[in-house]
Amino acid sequence: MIEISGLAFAHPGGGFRLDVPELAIAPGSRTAIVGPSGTGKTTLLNLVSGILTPQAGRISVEGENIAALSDADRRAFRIRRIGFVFQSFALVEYLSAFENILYPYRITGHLKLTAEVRERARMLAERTGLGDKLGRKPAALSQGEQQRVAICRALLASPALVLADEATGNLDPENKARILDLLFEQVAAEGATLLAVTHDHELLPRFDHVIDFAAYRSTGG
Ligand SMILES: Nc1ncnc2c1ncn2[C@@H]1O[C@H](COP(=O)(O)OP(=O)(O)OP(=O)(O)O)[C@@H](O)[C@H]1O
Repeated sequence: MIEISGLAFAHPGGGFRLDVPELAIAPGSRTAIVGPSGTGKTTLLNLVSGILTPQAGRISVEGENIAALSDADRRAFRIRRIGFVFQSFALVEYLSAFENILYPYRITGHLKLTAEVRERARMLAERTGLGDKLGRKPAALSQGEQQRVAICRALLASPALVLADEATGNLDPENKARILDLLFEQVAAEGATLLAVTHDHELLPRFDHVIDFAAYRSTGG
């Protein structure tokens, strides 16, 4: 599903450099990424999703070298094939929870908003306990509720690859288990692949693989 080779990335401002010589993530697998703060875990998810592009190397997702695609093609690929739960949620403040879940369908011609999609959005919201809060704007939702809106949005288009950056970080134990169940069920039902950054070591036994990210850091680049 994901094959990385010779990846080198540095932020334009300098100071931080990420080198990943080889990394392979099997289709349908559930992989957790752990590692100290600032080691580049979010940077890797941004590279895999094509939000960032590397200075060198190959990042193949479903056989497509996304590092070599044009900006427009990379964006289209991301919208169609990847669901991303951002650490900061990235919700649109003037839209309701329901409209936020549907947002990817609003901003692109690559996805078609149908009655079935709306129904699926409602189903995901029900399953994450948001059913009675769909009319609220993000400011009127708790952090954990905003997190759940972000998760519903990421899963709505049945992505082949789900990237989750601290997806359970703001949740209480009950909701944490519920969200993880949903993420795992989703990837199992769709045959999707899950790559999740987490600081929550209690959750690690639920994953097939754990990557410790400290190994990929190099400084001074
Ligand atoms: N836009 C940017 N410009 C320059 N440096 C950046 C930028 N964004 C992040 N960095 C730096 O890159 C490094 C890696 O950041 P990243 O967010 O990938 O770490 P992380 O492992 O996900 O951390 P955390 O666990 O705290 O979320 C950090 O040192 C950070 O300060």
